[in-house]
Amino acid sequence: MDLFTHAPVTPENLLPKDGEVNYYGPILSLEESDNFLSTLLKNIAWKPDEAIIMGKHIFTKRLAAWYADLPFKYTYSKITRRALPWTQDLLDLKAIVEQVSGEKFNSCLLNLYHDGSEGMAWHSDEEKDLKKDGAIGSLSFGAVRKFSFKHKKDKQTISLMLGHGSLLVMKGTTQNHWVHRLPPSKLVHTSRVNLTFRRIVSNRLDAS
Ligand SMILES: O=C(O)CCC(=O)C(=O)O
Ligand SMILES: [Fe+2]
Repeated sequence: MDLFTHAPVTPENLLPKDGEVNYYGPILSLEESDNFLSTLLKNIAWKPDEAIIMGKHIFTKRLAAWYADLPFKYTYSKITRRALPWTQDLLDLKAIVEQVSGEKFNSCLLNLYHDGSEGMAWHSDEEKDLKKDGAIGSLSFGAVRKFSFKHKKDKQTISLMLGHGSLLVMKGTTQNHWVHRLPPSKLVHTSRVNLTFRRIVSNRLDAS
């Protein structure tokens, strides 16, 4: 057996400082990626995302969903959500992402962007319910979209394209020092589904 074939290889860090972001590129075949895209579109309990912004209750065109090991509560943008139990697709994808990244996850936030008019504004994923400095595994299906990081202090920006069936891992102090976004694009006319596998801290779990 060729020892090197199975050696885990972590791609180089895309960030020049203050965190670690690794882009693995496609980790599934085109056929597997196409199949996951169509079953996720069908089987996930997609709903508009909600936020309270300056006292106003906002609903997004982008759809979202939240799955986890237990019916955890998870709060962001002042809205508390309750996780749904894993689907078989999500368990299969979680196992693949865990194997490739060498990390463990207990939850997944999904987003569906119908076309390039929908995106996600600058933010970092450091809500109090998330494990501090925990890894986030971001798996993308469908339309290829640009994804950007911006340093919170010096505003240095790093961008890359996230392909169909690709994995991006953010870890270490990335969320402390960088914000990220999915910019809108007039050039994209097809849907994209993104899954961010995360780790919710167990002593903050509330399954009641
Ligand atoms: O759609 C993406 O690639 C990123 C989504 C994201 O940043 C998030 O869910 O926190
Ligand atoms: Fe994010």
